[in-house]
Amino acid sequence: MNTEIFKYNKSFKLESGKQLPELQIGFNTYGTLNKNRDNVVWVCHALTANSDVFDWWKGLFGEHDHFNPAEYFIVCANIIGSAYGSTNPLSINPVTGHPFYLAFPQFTVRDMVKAHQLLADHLQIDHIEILLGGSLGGQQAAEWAISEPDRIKNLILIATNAKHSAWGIAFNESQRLAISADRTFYSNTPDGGKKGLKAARSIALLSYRNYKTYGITQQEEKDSLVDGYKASSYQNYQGEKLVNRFNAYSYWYLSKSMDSHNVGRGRRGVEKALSLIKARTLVIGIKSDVLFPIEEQQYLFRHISKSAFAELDSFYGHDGFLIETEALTNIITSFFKTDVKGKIIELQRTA
Ligand SMILES: CC(=O)SCCNC(=O)CCNC(=O)[C@H](O)C(C)(C)COP(=O)(O)OP(=O)(O)OC[C@H]1O[C@@H](n2cnc3c(N)ncnc32)[C@H](O)[C@@H]1OP(=O)(O)O
Ligand SMILES: N[C@@H](CCO)C(=O)O
Repeated sequence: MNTEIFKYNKSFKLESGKQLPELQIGFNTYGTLNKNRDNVVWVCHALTANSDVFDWWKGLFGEHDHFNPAEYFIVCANIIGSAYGSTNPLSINPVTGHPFYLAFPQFTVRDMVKAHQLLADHLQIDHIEILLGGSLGGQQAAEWAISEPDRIKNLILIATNAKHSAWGIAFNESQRLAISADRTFYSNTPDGGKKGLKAARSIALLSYRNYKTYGITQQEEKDSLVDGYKASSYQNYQGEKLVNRFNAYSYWYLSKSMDSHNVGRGRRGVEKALSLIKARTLVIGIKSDVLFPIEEQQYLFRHISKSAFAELDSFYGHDGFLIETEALTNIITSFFKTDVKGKIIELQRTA
């Protein structure tokens, strides 16, 4: 992964009023900015992904995909708190000379966006042709389109919401309970909380998939079985897989930032905030998503003025936004063929 680093050597003020003494953002770019500077596609990534969108969103992003570097200048930046190149709880606090760990200041989705706005300034990107993201990525994209309505021309919000739900917060809290039940989390060491993180990912998976997904992929054929089920092994495997590439401290802070997502905070409410979006917007909801139910995307569609809505019929549930790249390509292609200048068009179900 060819991640570049942007260093902002001043202190970075967070929404809470606390400061990060300095800020580093890891980012990837693909393709070239054209002469008119109007071919920028900016991707906001979700909870545990990274800035290498060609790696985790293959089929939508790639040499031969809809978003390809021959046509677009594609930018994806790692979010604050995540350990794929950006300042995070394992970074060295320049004030103490030691890693932050649990002394990392809590940040919000707005802080993630503010950091990426600094990167866009640094890259001299005044105009983003298409801003998109799913889940926590969509929460960032919505925030950005509200805070800088003139910078964003087209917006694609997938499997996301305007304000994190009580249900979503409860899932996140249960995951944090699992992490904090692992007392090594308080050891402030790089491996602290790993067992807890494994359990947390296993809980999270239940919200990223659904009853039917498990019923088909993890169903036992033998009636004689009384232990050692496939579904158990799958939960363990998925937990281990995350533990091998992530850390409990980043996960803890990122899940808290997701809890605090509310585009209406300080803006006289969610509806007022959404009405500030000027971008031509495509909202995509996944029918089987139990974490960000489709009603949340229908709400976004109703309150963003120049918007279209599409429903994706995925077997995977919430994580369908990462997997159903062919269906997403079809929806996005038809969106750019439709004229949404000032009127609302409801797209046909595309998957
Ligand atoms: C540097 C990096 O690592 S980049 C990080 C990549 N990840 C991201 O960017 C985050 C976004 N991505 C994701 O969340 C996920 O990768 C997704 C949603 C896109 C896909 O999830 P997956 O885990 O691949 O899909 P799925 O739920 O079908 O599980 C398949 C895996 O479970 C394993 N598995 C399936 N059933 C079982 C079982 N009963 N017991 C044990 N393992 C099982 C499969 O062998 C497969 O393993 P593999 O991942 O090693 O190939
Ligand atoms: N599966 C996603 C989270 C769901 O939005 C990730 O690990 O980033």
